Amino acid sequence: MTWSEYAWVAIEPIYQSIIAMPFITELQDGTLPIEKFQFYMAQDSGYLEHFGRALALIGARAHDTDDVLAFLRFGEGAIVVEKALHESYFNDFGVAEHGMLEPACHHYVHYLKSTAALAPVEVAMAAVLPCFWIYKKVGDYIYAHQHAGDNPYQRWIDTYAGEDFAISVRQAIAICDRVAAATTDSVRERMTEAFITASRLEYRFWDSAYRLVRWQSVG
Ligand SMILES: Cc1ncc(CO)c(N)n1
Ligand SMILES: Cc1ncsc1CCO
Repeated sequence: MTWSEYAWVAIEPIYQSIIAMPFITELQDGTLPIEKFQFYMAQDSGYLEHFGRALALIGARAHDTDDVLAFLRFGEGAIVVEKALHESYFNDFGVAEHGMLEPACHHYVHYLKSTAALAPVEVAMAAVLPCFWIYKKVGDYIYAHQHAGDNPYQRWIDTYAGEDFAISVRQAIAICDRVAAATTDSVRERMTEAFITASRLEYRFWDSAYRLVRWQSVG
């Protein structure tokens, strides 16, 4: 069994919970209330910017120059998607600016950035893998199960169910498997832990958007 096969088994229950979430089922049938999508979109714009920076940092720390290139490209891809959000979705869905990072997004991006900066680079690669792989699986799942007809969220679905994204996802999985095979048992275990943690944070990101969870005002 490759590391990625093993790691996916570990998060399968989290993935099953994700595809059963109201955010996902309502996105799929087009009934997700617009305010929840706007909240998600604004947070995801902030997420993608930090995620892009984390990917570039992992690229800078990768041992193999092919992996440096791959992660720099992933980082570029994330920032390009962020800009596309700004130029189209923000207009289409009436989002003004991304505003501040709310708790779930804040927690997730800072987990990714600190892991990218300070953990062994293999662990950092594993921490960002759910961002690729879960989105691909969710995009494909929605694409396969959606009903015919107009869905206001179709373009979102197409982004993650598309072949361009699939190529990046396969590449990220292959890199993780190669570095996992070359490292120690203890680093490999930390890779799996990071993969599970990030998967939980993916769940939280959608759940918090559905519930519109913001910082509580204090004082
Ligand atoms: C929270 C989150 N995770 C992963 C992706 C896919 O890049 C995204 N756009 N947003
Ligand atoms: C994972 C990911 N999400 C949006 S862009 C990107 C990197 C692939 O280009």
